[in-house]
Amino acid sequence: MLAKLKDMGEFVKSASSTVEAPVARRLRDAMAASGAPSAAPAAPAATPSAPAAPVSSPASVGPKPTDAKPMAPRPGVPGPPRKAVPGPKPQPPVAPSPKLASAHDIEVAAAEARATQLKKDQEAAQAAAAKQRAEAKAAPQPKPGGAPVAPARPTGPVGPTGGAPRPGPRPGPRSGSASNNPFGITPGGNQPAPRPAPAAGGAPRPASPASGIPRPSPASMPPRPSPASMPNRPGPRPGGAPGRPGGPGAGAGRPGGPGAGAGRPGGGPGGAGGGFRSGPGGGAGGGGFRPGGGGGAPGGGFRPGGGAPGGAPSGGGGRPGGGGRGRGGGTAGAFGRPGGKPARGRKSKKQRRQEFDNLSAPTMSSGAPRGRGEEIRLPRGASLSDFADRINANPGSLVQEMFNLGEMVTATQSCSDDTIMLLGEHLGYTISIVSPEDEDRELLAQFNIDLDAEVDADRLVVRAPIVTVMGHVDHGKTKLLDAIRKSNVVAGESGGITQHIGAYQVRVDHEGVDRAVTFIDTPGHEAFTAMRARGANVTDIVVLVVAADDGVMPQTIEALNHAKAAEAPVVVAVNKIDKEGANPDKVRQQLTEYGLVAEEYGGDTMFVDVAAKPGIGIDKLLEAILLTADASLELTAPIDGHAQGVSIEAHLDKGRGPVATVLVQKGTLRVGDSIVAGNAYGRVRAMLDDTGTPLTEAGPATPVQVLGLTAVPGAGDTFLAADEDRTVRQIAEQRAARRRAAQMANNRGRATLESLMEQLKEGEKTTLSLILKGDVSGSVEALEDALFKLDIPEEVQLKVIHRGVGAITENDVNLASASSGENATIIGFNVRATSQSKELADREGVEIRYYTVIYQVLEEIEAALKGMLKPVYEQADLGTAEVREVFKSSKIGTIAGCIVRSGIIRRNTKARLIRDGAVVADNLSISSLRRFKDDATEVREGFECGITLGSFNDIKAEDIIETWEMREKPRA
Ligand SMILES: Nc1nc2c(ncn2[C@@H]2O[C@H](COP(=O)(O)OP(=O)(O)OP(=O)(O)O)[C@@H](O)[C@H]2O)c(=O)[nH]1
Repeated sequence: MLAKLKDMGEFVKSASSTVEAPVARRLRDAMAASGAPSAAPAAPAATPSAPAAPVSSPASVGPKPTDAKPMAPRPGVPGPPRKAVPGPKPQPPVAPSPKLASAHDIEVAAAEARATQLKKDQEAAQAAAAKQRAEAKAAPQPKPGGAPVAPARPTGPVGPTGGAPRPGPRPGPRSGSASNNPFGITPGGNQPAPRPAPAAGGAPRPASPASGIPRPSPASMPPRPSPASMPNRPGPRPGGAPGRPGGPGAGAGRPGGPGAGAGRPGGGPGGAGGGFRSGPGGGAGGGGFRPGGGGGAPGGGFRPGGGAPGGAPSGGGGRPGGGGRGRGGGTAGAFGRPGGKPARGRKSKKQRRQEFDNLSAPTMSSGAPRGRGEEIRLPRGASLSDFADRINANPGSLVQEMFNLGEMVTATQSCSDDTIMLLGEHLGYTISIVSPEDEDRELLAQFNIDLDAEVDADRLVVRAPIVTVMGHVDHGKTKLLDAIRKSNVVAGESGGITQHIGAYQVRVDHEGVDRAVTFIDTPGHEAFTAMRARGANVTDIVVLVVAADDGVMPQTIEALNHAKAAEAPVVVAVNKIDKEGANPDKVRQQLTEYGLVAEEYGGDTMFVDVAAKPGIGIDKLLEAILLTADASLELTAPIDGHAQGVSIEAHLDKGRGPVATVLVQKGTLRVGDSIVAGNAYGRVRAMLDDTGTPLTEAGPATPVQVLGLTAVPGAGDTFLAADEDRTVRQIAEQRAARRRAAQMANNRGRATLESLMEQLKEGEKTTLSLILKGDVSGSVEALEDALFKLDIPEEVQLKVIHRGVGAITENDVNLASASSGENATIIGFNVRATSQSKELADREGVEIRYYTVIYQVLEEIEAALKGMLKPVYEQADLGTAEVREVFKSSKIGTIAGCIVRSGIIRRNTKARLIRDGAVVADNLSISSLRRFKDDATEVREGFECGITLGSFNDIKAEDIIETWEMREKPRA
C-alpha cells in the first residue's frame, strides 16, 4: 500500500501513519482497480521467524535480495551508522501463508518484515559499536591517522524504516567532529570524542539523537577561570585545585596526548580531573575536553583544576603545550607566554616595582656634616666643591645629598643660587650668596686692595657731578647732550638711535665759578635698559628728558624708576617746548603722580623747559643740575692714590686695539698705570678726553678713553689701577673665571629628575644659534639682552654661542660651522667680515648678516624664530549653500541644487553636510560645481549652483553644505 501510495505520488511515512480521507479514498479506488481488496487489513507483522511468502514476482516493490550486507561500523568509528543500512539488504524469508495472500497482503507483510529486520540490524550495529567503544576505552589504542571516518551515508532511498527517502536525524552518539566543536579543537586527535561517563563510567549512552553529548557551549561551560579566581600557586598542591568534584570514574580518563608524561603523576584523589571543559556529567577523569597537553607540571596548568593532580597520571588538563610554569615561576604562562623561567634580562613585575620604590626613596646617608645654622658665604655660581671646602666635607657627599634631594649635580659644576640654598637649608647652614660686588671686594682684598677704605678729609677734592640723561625714545636726549656739548652727535648715529654709552664732560660757568659737569648719554630705546641701569649706578644726578609735545611715556617712568633705585636726584628737562602743541605744564602735572613735584608747585624737583634743537634753556638746565648737586650731594673724591672707576663703554679699534671709555671715580689715572677693567687688563698706553685730546692724567669724575688693554672690557665693568702688572693680571683672570662660572650657573638652571626628561626631549627643539659681533661692547651686550627679551615661542630656542667686539673673523666662522646641529648665524652689528672670513663662510655655508640698527636685528631674528616653527593650520569657513532640490543621476550620483547662502562655494574645497543642525558628514569634497550647464570654479553668495559631493549621495533638500579649507594660522 505504501508502494502504491508512492506510485500515486503520496508520501506516507510508514504503515502506521494516518492517511487522510481523500487519499484513503483514492488509494481504495486504486487498489480496487488493481484488484486488491481495498479494505484489507494489514497483514500481521511479519517476523524473521515467520517470513512472508517468498516474493518471486519481479514486480515486487521490495528490494531484491542481494549478497550485500549492511555496512558494519568500522573499527574505531564511534557509534553505529547514522543511517539505516542503505541499499539492498538480504530479505528475510517470508513465511508461507496458509492461504494465498493477496498481492497487497504480501506486499504489506514484506514491508513490515523489512522494517523489523531493519530495526534489529540497527540495534545490533549499535550494540557492536558500543562494545567497541568500551573496548577502546578500556585499552587505549594508538591514534589512527587521518580524520575520523564518517559512517557511510545511505545510498538508497530507504530510511531507517525503509520508507523515508530522507535521512533522519542522526541516531547514536555523534562522532567527534571538529565541526561540532565550537573551538575547532579535535578532541583527542583522531580518537573518539571523550564521553562523560555515566556513574559507572565506560558505557556509552544509548544512541539517540536526544541523548547525544550536548555540544559544549559557552553557557554550559563552567565559569572561565580568571587570574583573580585562580588560587595562589595551584600547581604545587597535591590533588590539584579543588575545582569541580570529579566523578568517580576518573580512571576512565583518556590518556593524555603527547607530552602528558611531563605531568606529575596525579596522586590526588581523582578529584577535579575534568579539565576546564569536561562535558556534562563532569568528572570524566583526567581527560579534559582538550587533548592532554603538557599540563601537570608542578606549576599547574592554565586552568585551575585542570592539572594533572586531579586525575589520571596522564594529567589530562592544561592546554597542549601550555606547560605549566615551573615552581615559583611567574604567571606569564597564563597569558600565552611561555612560562617557566623569566627570559634573560627581562625583569619581573615585582623586581620592577621594587626598583621603582627604591627610586623614590630618599635614603642613604651621605656622611655630609650637618650644621646648626652657621653662615656660609658662597659666591654666585659656586660649585658643590666650593661648598664642601667651607664645611670640610667630602664633595661626593654633597653630590649624594643633592641626589637625594632630587637634583643631579656634579661636584665641580657651578650651581644656581636655588640649588645652593636648597642644599644649605637641607644640611642646616645659612647660605649667603655673595653679590658680584662683594665678591669682587673679597677678591681685591686678597691683593690688599680696599675700594671702600676711609679717606682722610684733607685728601678729598670737589669733583664734577656725573649726570645721566634718560628718557623715552626720541624725546631728545642725544640732541640735548649735543646742545650741551655743542657738538652734533646725532648726525653720526645709524638710524638716529644712540647705539652706545658716551660720556663727556662740559665746563660751565656757574655763579662765577668754572665748574665741570660730566654727562653720560644713555640710549632711550628699551633694548638698552640694562645699560641704562648700569649708567644710573655711577650717576649722581639724572636728567629726565620728557618731550613737552608727547608727555610722560612708559620709558619715562622706567627711567624714573632707575633713578629712584640709584637714589639719584632728578632734574626734569621738559624738551621740545619750541614745538607746536607742547604743553610743559601737562608734563609737570603728569609727573606729580610719580612723586616728582616741581618747585613752583611746592615740591623739590627742578623742572627746566628746554628746546634742545634750537638750543633754548640749556644754560638753565646746567644751572639746575649744579644747584641740585650742591643742594643734595656732597661731591668729593680723593684725588690721590690708585685710580678706580667704571668702564662706560669699550670697543675694538682696528688700529689702536681695545679702546675703553672709563670714568674715573677716585684717585688719578696716569699713563703707564697698570689697570684692570673687568677681566681685561694692561698698562695705560695713552689717554684721550672726549674731544680726542691726549691726557697724561685724569682725576675724579673725568671720562677718558684708555688705550693699552689686552681685551675689551664690558660696559659697566669696574676698573682699578694697581702697582704691578702681575696683580692686575691675576685679578683679571680670577674675575674671568668667576664670570664664566656665574654664567654657567645661570644658563644651566636646576637639573631635577623631572626636568631630565625635558632635557632629553630637547633634541626635538629647534635651536637658532647666533654669534654676535659688534663695534662696541655696550651694543653687543644690549643686543644680547634685547634678543633674550624677545617673545620666543617655546618650541624654539635661541642660543648665543659667542659674542665679541670687532670684525667678524675666521675664528667666528669656524665656531659657527662647528656648532652642533645647524650652523650658527653670525650677526655683524656695525662690523663687517674680513675677506678671508667671508670666503670661509661661503665655503662652510655659514650665514653672516649685517645690521646697523638694532630694530632690524630684533625684527629679523623674531621672524626667523617664528619661521622655524612648524606651521599651524586651522579650519577656515568659506561659505555655505542650502540644498533646494536633489537630482539623481545614474552617471554622476546625487546632485544638490543649491543656493549659496553666504561666502563663496569653491570647487575642490572641503565640505560638511549639515541636516537639522547636526553634521551628517564631514571631510567631504566639492567634487563638481556647476552654474547651469557650465563648470564653475566658484559661486558667490545669492547664486544658484549644482554641487556634487564625490561619492556621497545622502543629500536631502534643506540640508546645508558648509565649505572650509585649512589655512595656516598666523602665530602671535
Ligand atoms: N623741534 C624739536 N625737535 C627736537 C628737539 N629735541 C630733539 N628733537 C628731535 O627729536 C628727534 C629725536 O631726537 P634724539 O636726540 O635722537 O632723541 P633721543 O631721545 O636721543 O632718541 P634715542 O636715541 O632714539 O633714544 C630728532 O629728530 C631731533 O631732531 C627739540 O627741542 N625741538
